[in-house]
Order: sequence, then C-alpha cells, then structure tokens
Amino acid sequence: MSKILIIDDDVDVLSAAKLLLKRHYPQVDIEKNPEKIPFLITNGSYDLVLLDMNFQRDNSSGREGFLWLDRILDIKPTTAVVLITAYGDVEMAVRAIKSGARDFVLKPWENDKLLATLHNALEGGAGQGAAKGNGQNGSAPGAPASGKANASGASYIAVSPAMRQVFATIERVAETDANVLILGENGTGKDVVARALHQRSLRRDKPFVSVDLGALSDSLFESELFGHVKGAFTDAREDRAGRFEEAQGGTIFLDEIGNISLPQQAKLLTVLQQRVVTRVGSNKPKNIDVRLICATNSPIYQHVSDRSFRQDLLYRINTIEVHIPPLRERPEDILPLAEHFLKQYRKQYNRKVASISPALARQLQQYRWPGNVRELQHAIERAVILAQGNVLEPEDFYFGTNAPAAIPADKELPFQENLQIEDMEKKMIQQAMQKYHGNITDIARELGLSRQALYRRLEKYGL
Ligand SMILES: Nc1ncnc2c1ncn2[C@@H]1O[C@H](COP(=O)(O)OP(=O)(O)OP(=O)(O)O)[C@@H](O)[C@H]1O
Repeated sequence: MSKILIIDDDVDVLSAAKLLLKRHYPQVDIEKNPEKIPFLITNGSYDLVLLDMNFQRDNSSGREGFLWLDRILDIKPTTAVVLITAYGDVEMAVRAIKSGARDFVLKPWENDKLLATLHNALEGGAGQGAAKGNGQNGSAPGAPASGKANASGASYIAVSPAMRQVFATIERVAETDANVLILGENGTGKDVVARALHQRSLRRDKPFVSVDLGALSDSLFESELFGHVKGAFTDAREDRAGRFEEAQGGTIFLDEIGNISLPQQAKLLTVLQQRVVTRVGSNKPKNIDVRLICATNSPIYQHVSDRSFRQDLLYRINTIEVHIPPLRERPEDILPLAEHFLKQYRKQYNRKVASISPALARQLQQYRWPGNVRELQHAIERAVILAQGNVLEPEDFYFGTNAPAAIPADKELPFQENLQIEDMEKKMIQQAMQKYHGNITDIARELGLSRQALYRRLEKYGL
C-alpha cells in the first residue's frame, strides 16, 4: 500500500515511470520541479521517493541530487529514497547510499529491475535502511543493507553494520546444530535473535521452548527443566515432562544462564554432556535431541574468572558467540525501530499518528537508551497512545528518568558570539575526528549523530 513520489525534470521519464509503477502501487505522484520537494515531503506522507540525481542545471556531478536527498531526509528521515542517474558509477552509488539513500538505479532502466529495486527499498521497510544492491547498479560495495525477516511471525530490524553482522552470523550457523551463546544488555533483542535462529534452522517446524532461568528457584530448577514423576515431591500430583522434553526435536532457549547457581550448573552440564534427562523421582533416562541456545546479560567471562561460573559449562554452550551491542552503540537502528514500533502500535491502538517529527527524530538518536530496544518500544507505545496530532513531537515523549542530561539541547552548547552554528558544528566534528582518529562510528556516537547524518555533514563541510 506504499505511496510513491517520482521527481525528475524530464517529463518523458516521469510518464514512463508512472505508467509502470501505477500498475504496482496504489498512489504514484510525479513532480518536475524539485523546488516543490519540501512541500510535497512535508504534506504527502510518501513511503518512497524516486529522485533524479542529475537535474539539467547540474547534469553530471549529481550535486543537486545529493542536496535534495539531504532535504528529504532532514524533513522525513525515514523516507526510502532511490536515486536515478544516467551518469552513475559505483563511487557515486556508495556516496549516495552513505548519505542515506536506500538504493540507486541507472537510466535507462529495465522495468523488472526497477520494480525489484523499489520493492527491496520498501521491504527494508519504512525507514529500515538501504536495500541490498540489486545488480543493476553493480551492488554498491560497502553500502549499508537492511535486514528484515520473520521470527515467529514478528519482524526484526537490523540496519546498523553491527546488527547486520549479527544476522549474517545467524544465517551462517542456523542450519548447523551448533550451540549458540547470545550476549547483550537487557532489552537489546537476545530473545528476538534466538527466535530468528530457530526460525532459520532445520528445526523450524519443531518446538521453540524458552526458559527464563533467572526466575527458577533451586527447588524448581530440576523439575522445570527435566520434569518429574507423580509423588516425587509433595506437589507432584502427576507425571510431568520437563522443558527439555517439550523441546524434543526443536530448540531450547535458556535465558539468563549467567546467574544460575553452581549446583544448577553441575546438573545442566551433566544433561548437556550425556544428552539425556531423567525426570525427578524416576530412574529412567530419556534421550534428548535439542538445539541449545543460551543468553545472558551478565559478564560471564568475569564470572568464570571469579569462579562463580564453570568454565567447562561455558565452553559447552559457547560454540558460537553472538554479541548484541547496546542500542546507543548502533544509532542507525534507532529511527527504523521507532518507525517499526510506530506502525505496530498505530495499528494495535487504531490511532492516526503517521510519522515522527525531525526534532523528535534528533532526540531519539541522541538519547542513551539504557533500557535498549525495549525502552524505545515502550516509549513509542506510550507516545502513540497519548499523542494529540498526526506527527509525534518531543512533547509526546517521556525519556525515562535521565532525560535532561541525555538530550543535549542546542541551548546547552557553549555560546560563542562570533561563531555561526555551522562553524561550531564543523569544529565539533573536527575535534571528534581528531579524538577518534577518524573512526566514523566513534565520532558519530560522540556527537549523537547517526553515521548517515555524520556522512552528510562531512560532505557538507568538505571534511
Ligand atoms: N532488532 C529488533 N527488531 C524489532 N524488535 C526488536 C529488535 N530487538 C528487540 N526488539 C524488541 O524489543 C523488545 C526486547 O527484546 P528482547 O526481549 O529480545 O530483548 P532481550 O535482550 O532478550 O531482553 P532481556 O535481557 O530483558 O531478556 C522485544 O519486544 C523485541 O520484540
């Protein structure tokens, strides 16, 4: 149901593209004059903009196209922008995608390839990053790609290089039976990753059983995991299978494994070594065939050094290790996630809220998100319920407890009369570049910018 806007100063291109696209999309608008872009983007709620890079006034450098790309993303950062050019080369494609475009097509296009490009760009979702190169433009190397897939019907967002790496690892190991240990702070998406792994494994049609070990007392641990027989203890009124048996043929996900006691660790290790479980009160061991995924938010290696976690158990569960970085270290994911949750809750609560204002988008990217994706999700849910207008504004938002410190407002910048705002911005970027020896990720984090926003500014200031 996506709305598309095509902007090109060649009317023949406009009519040809419209003719093709209106067979596939419910609304396709065209515009010859790029000066109308700000008005159209502000008022049109387009999901995707197909934008010419080479307007006649400037027909080979693509400079004007870059300027308009910047304007579009400043007004509505989550718009999927696909650039068209007759002068494309891989270098320009990389620059365009680094500047926030989803993809790049060459004129004249082949209809099927154009459709595939748009489809991919939109699949990346409203604001879910660049679509993978589709071959038409030589697959811009180094370009950010988006991730979106199904984990038990739920989609996940992975735009940042770190999360794309996580999902690439999952892709590679899903079909093996390797044990996987997922490490990450609370709310970073460990459960999402575990489900995605199961969904992509050969066991996908078998059970996925998730156990929160942190919630199990010593007395419940064994009977919950391994089951019990009637009469094994006072409350055991009938035979009951444990979670390992329930997961037979499928996957068991043991969350919060870093905090279990040493006796619990010993019992678990025996089961994992022998691949059999014996219900409490029984003496008949049963073979189990399960894939093991574990997760923890605690510093498990430190626990091994201070001997509160067994090294042999760690080596058994960590054949493959996946680290999920905290949300503040992958700012590229923040807006796509916010947009994703906006869509989800708009539907769930039947609200009209359609987008996130640029001011709010900036704040969302600057905040530190101590509760990670879960905190962002809850914040968007609250805002969608409470919002008055169609656009989510900073006033609709509540940023946890440490908001004022977390959101540097312009007025908090040191006031220097003789410096224009742009000079200050350039200076801050230069200082950060020195401090972090040009490391884009670190500079972007320091400045509270997405990598894309940083690239746009580097370009703007010729740095
Ligand atoms: N990449 C993602 N895309 C979409 N939703 C996500 C993503 N990561 C996390 N979420 C959502 O954020 C919430 C928290 O994620 P999840 O429960 O997987 O985190 P967790 O690391 O397992 O947390 P905990 O350590 O508290 O168990 C969930 O509602 C989940 O659906």
